Amino acid sequence: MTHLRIREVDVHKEFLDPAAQGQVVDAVRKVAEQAPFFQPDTPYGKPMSVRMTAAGRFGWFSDRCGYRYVEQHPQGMAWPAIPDPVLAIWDAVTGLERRPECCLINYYGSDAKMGMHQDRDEASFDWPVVSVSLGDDALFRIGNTTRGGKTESVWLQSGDVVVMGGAARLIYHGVDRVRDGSSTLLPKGGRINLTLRVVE
Ligand SMILES: O=C(O)CCC(=O)C(=O)O
Ligand SMILES: [Fe+2]
Repeated sequence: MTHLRIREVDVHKEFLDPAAQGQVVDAVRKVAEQAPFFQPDTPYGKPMSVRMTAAGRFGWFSDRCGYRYVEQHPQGMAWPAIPDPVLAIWDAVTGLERRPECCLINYYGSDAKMGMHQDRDEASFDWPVVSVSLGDDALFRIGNTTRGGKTESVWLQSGDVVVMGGAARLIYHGVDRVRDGSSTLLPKGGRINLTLRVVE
């Protein structure tokens, strides 16, 4: 396990060993059986390339009305609980008493990406956002706390955990691309990213 700090963003390389990664993937699969992946629309009306679901009291949702947290899956059910192995990652990496109320689950196929954005739909920015990468490698871009300017990129690999807190909490970030076939963790390929968020 090595640790990088890129513009106040903490990148814990190889935080999860392969066995732990498998345990989290099994837990994510159970969540997705209860709360199937869906493809949200951006507020501009274009579908996102990433497919999503969530666990916890809140899930993140987007459509023409904007971005927001919602207490129900688009099909009407409550989101499943955040799995214990996922909460254990939050505990280990943050050491906080407070726990996240949302685990957003993003699935990236080989053509998916995520544009530069801030995570700013939460009530408070005092809590970190913790991100867990599983499956194929992703080129993660880190910018500034305002849009534009110079950026730095890092390849995130399966088992890496990123923490955006403190001065990095409102930093712009995105995923430029996923390296198809770079991991064998997910039988059908692609990448899963979990982001843990304190919402209220
Ligand atoms: O997939 C990633 O590594 C980042 C995901 C992200 O930024 C988000 O869901 O807000
Ligand atoms: Fe984000």
